[in-house]
Amino acid sequence: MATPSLLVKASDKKLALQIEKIANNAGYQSVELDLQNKSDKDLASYPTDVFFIQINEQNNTLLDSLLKSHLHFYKDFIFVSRGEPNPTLDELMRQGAGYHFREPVDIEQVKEVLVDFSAELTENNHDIEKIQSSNIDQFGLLTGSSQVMRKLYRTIRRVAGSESNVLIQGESGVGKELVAHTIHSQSKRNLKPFIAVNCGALTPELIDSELFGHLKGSFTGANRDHKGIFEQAQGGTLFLDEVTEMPLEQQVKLLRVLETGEFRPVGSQKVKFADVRIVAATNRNPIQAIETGIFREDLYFRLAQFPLQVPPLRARGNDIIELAKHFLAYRSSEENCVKSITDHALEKIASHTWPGNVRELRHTVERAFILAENLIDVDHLIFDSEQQETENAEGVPSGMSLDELEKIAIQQALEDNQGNKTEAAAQLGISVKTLYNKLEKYSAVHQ
Ligand SMILES: Nc1ncnc2c1ncn2[C@@H]1O[C@H](COP(=O)(O)OP(=O)(O)OP(=O)(O)O)[C@@H](O)[C@H]1O
Repeated sequence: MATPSLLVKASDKKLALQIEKIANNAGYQSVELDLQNKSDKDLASYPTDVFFIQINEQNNTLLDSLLKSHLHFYKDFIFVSRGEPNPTLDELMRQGAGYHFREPVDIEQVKEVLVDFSAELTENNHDIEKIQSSNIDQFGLLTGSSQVMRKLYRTIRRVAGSESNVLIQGESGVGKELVAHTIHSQSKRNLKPFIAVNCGALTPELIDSELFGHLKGSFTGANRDHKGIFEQAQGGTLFLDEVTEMPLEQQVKLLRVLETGEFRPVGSQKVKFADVRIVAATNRNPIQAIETGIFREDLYFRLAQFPLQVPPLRARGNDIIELAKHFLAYRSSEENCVKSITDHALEKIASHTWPGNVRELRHTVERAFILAENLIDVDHLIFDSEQQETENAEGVPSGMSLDELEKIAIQQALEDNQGNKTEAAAQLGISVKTLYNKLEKYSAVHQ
């Protein structure tokens, strides 16, 4: 069973030797002192699990290289410095790189952290061995065994225990909502509600009422009192998805609630107190959103007390294949009908770039499951991007039978409506009964 490795880069020889001794006693498999003074580039791609770095004038550019390399999403860092303000180091800390100790270093504290890292990484390595031959790891609602996902799990564990607001950033379909839900379920608010709202989908006229609630009669159509999401999430976690898409006027109001904890339902004079933890998400780069003027900087700083980056699927290595098998296994057990997949199909899945990330992967596997009789092969794989292109170009994919097209249309309608058959049937322009008959015909009853 592999144990973790540590690279020590410290100009203070005595400190470096102390760290080496502690790490050897804490079960690190290899402890290397950077005596050659590796270049920033070499360090930023160095294959070690944990870095111990003493910051001084000589290695100031190293922090920029580390930040740019995104290595801190995968690896753990312990920095020590004399405590002069350093914005790059602050940014690395904000993004969950690890620990920063001021000099003179309290060696006992560093020891604790090294021991913690070692225990966590050893435990995780043990899981990898077990999982690779059988299943994929799960953490909370998330699935994945790759280094990047393990690093994310550790960060989630750390942040879940705090009360900080969190801003999750990541491409579309990477699992930001699952991350938010996992933070909630691992926090001490887990017995209280988790309320998710898509800020981009709120209608401008109703957004105040959605956020803060309203009293009966406060506007035309307000036939009864309505609790807003702040009240619904009381004591729990409020997940604001696509937060950068919220109109600026409401961003100001949201900021006020975050600052004062107070809000007022539409039509009410009574101020209420919001006891909610905010976890927000965006698939935009928030700094760019600020620069283009659609996202308020002050709100960003309030929300991003703890920024968290969810890696794209293409950075998750073998997880792509394992997730595909995982979704297939789930689908097979839901449908009570086991279907297999060829190596060629798996290779095609592994080499696709997945612009739509895990969501696209799941859709592709589920579509293939419906299309294949028993064995999923390359021809059954329709990627979201290709489907979009074909639909745009010709209206229908070429070489498909009407039955196959019908299956895809049904599957798509069910996905669009989160499995709700009444709404899926309405979208398809058929009765619910006909939909059931067709589902039965294709033995693809959607749960
Ligand atoms: N690590 C994961 N393990 C299992 N399923 C996942 C994982 N990540 C994402 N998914 C699945 O992918 C889909 C998208 O997940 P989610 O809605 O959390 O992504 P998102 O980043 O919030 O998307 P969007 O950018 O559209 O808001 C869901 O069906 C979810 O179940």
